[in-house]
Amino acid sequence: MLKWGMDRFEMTRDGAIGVLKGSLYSGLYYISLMFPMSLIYLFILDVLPALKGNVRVTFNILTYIFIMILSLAISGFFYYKQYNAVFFTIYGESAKKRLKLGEKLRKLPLSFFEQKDLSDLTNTILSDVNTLENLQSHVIPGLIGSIMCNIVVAVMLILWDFRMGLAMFWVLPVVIINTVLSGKLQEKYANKHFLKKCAVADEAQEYIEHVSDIVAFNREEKFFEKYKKTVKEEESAHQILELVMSIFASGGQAFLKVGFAVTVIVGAILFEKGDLSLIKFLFYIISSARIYDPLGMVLNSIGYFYIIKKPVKRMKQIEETKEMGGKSDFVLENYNIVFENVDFGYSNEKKVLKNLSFKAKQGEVTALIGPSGCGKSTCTKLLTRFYDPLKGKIFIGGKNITKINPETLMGYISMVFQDVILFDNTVMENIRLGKRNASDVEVIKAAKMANCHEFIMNMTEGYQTMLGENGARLSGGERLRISIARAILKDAPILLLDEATASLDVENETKIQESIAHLIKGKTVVMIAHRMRTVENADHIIAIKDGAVVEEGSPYELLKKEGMFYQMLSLQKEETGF
Ligand SMILES: Nc1ncnc2c1ncn2[C@@H]1O[C@H](COP(=O)(O)OP(=O)(O)OP(=O)(O)O)[C@@H](O)[C@H]1O
Repeated sequence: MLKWGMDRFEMTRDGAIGVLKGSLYSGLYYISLMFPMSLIYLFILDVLPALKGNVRVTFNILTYIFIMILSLAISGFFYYKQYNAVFFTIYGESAKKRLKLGEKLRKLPLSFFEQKDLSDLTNTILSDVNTLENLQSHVIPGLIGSIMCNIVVAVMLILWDFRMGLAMFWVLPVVIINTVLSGKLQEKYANKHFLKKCAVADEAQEYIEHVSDIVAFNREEKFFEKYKKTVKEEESAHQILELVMSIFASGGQAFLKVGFAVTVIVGAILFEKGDLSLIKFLFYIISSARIYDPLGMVLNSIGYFYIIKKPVKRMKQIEETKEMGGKSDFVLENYNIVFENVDFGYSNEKKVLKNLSFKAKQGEVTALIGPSGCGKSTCTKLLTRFYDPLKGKIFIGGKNITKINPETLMGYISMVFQDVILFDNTVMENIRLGKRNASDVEVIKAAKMANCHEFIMNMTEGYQTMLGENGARLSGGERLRISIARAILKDAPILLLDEATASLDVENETKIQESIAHLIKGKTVVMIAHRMRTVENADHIIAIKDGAVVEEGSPYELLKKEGMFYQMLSLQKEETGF
């Protein structure tokens, strides 16, 4: 039972024990709510002689008060216990689940994120965990508790008078069958609504991310038309789901009401025949009015069981995705990089790298050149273990990188790419990202070497200036120099460089070239090159076409060969006049 609950509702062992305990206390709490019935029973006993004849009624008020206080105390005690067991455990459980999912996401290969979008993952961590939390805290303990209470009370009342007991409780199996049979239908509409909800989140996220492009291209109206349509579809999917759920919930409630009516009719017939005492008759009527309440309340939220199926599946999918393995304790002989017969594709249909082999030596600048889409960036993604090769091996310092833990591997690599990610924090902290425990003096030194110091000092609060979301206040060249400062601070032995100066003005380009010169000293540099002019200073060139190496050598050797490099260089010289 514990294992089943853990698996089905994504709970830890402690969480499942908490819910089980809470359910037990919840059952005891519901049973304790029946205690005031004894007051009614007492009252009937007291007034019955008066109903039969002209007898004066005497009440023992103290007994009534005592029973009342005792009932309240017992109910209060069990309520407190169930609250403690369920809510504290489950809220802790949700926090743990969010952390666990976050921790897991950190270790997953990048390929996982390419199949999912950001809003989908955010929904899983926030909204799905919330839905699960509601189910675990509000529905499961209440349901188990009310079933427990009904079973105990049913057994007692059937034993006391099985005819009246059956009249009261025949509805329970019918309500359970109604709920189970409606499950598939409720699940179907819950899934439909879930997909629409995800679509709304996707589009809202897309809009927020690309608002400037959408406005720049005058697409707001078009975008909003589409968004409005998706929101409308979500709204009607939600309405249909609520309708289906309430039809079955109120169906269940209606059956419970029929149970009450049947108890009255059966009791009246038996009483009329003289087979049932008045006191029993009244007691069963009053009990049946009360006993269904907890179950009725749970029926209203039973739909959660169906709503939760899809989110639980999504969480499991994240948790069961294989992490990238590898050790963190190893020795690298040097920082030479070797690609050995590497095959790779983002999908099964298309291979991007085909039997690709090359070497990038320590202390040298190795430039990857080739037409757009030939696989240059893919090489760097494999080198950083965003993906692993399908075939072949990649070595750093004689070590196959698939045997190195990706986080540890990243400790040896700095990257300076065009799309620099900046955080909504101070300039100082954004640069410090390169080396967690760097002092302010070290950060400023790196910033000076990366030609950042001057523009940072021109900002209102210097290094303490907040950069805004994704560094919205900085120009392209400034962002790039911050990224170079980070890499200088990190001082990793391997540097992956996207020849990022292509889109910059002359002043920015000169400053960036100077900063890069600081950065690459003595490192193994792999540079993705777009402009052949900058490649002329590289030590070694690897020319790639359709995912395979077509020629390699020093710039001088390749120029003499008059192959691909020569042709690309001539073409660019013709186009740009350099
Ligand atoms: N995440 C991805 N999913 C699917 N295909 C991808 C992905 N990234 C790249 N590709 C495809 O892989 C091929 C190689 O892409 P890659 O980015 O490595 O080329 P590139 O040589 O760096 O190109 P460019 O010079 O234009 O940046 C291209 O056909 C590209 O469309």
